[in-house]
Amino acid sequence: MNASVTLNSELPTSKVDVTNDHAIEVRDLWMTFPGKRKGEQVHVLENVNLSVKRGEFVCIVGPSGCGKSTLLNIIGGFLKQSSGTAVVEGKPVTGPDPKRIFVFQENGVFPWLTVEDNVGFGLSDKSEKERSEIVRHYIDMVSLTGFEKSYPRELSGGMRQRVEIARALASAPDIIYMDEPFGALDFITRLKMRADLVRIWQEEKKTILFVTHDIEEAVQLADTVLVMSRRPATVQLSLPIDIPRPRDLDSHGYLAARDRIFREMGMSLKVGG
Ligand SMILES: Nc1ncnc2c1ncn2[C@@H]1O[C@H](COP(=O)(O)OP(=O)(O)OP(=O)(O)O)[C@@H](O)[C@H]1O
Repeated sequence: MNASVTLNSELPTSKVDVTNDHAIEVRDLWMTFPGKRKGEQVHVLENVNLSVKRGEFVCIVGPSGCGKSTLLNIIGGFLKQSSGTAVVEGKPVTGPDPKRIFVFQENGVFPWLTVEDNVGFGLSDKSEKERSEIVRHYIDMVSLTGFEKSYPRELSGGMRQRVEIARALASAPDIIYMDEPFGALDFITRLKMRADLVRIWQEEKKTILFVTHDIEEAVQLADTVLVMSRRPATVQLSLPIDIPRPRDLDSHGYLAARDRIFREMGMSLKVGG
């Protein structure tokens, strides 16, 4: 995709603080929700610490209900923590920021807009020419060229997630937060989407913080996998995945990293083990 590299240099880039290479820093973060009964409290996060470098792809895994989405929502500014700090691009998080985009599992695309209007949705400040160049670029990047005039109902689930990823990228975010973005897709589509996301990330070098319950997905995608403990959850392991991409899922390094995380989570790959 040489053409996209050239065009990319003309696309808007977000201003970032280059004095610190950390995009995200979380320190001593605690989160408690009120429980169902009067006076009851649900302790979800306990003393969470993590750092994400600018341009890094970090996956968060952990047991169901441990607080992965809660952590992402605090970092994304949708929830206020009980104590501790979340600092993004050098500033404490006080609320959602349009420079940081969420991609969820559920369909986030607008059903009443075509693919090109969905992708260009956040670009009303651009000239018509700029907007159509950016839209074309990202539609091409997610392999949806030819579907510009289609409506979401005419697309498969995987294609709709591609539209959402293109829309996220088109708005030139500093950071993309992804919460189980492929969770609703079938196995084969998931594999294809993972491979495509790795390619797109290598082209764009955005900071990505990606929540998944799928350990294999995390090891395939991430520079670093953060393993959370059961609730009240903390980061119990930060595992760098130093394997070149695209990753061979039969390689020793891949299998060793995957098994290390399974063991950390107290799981065995052996049936009946
Ligand atoms: N607004 C809320 N009020 C009360 N409790 C909440 C709230 N949001 C989340 N919780 C509780 O916090 C815990 C963590 O939820 P969260 O969705 O963050 O976990 P998760 O690790 O993302 O789960 P999963 O892997 O199943 O998606 C759960 O017990 C949930 O019921």
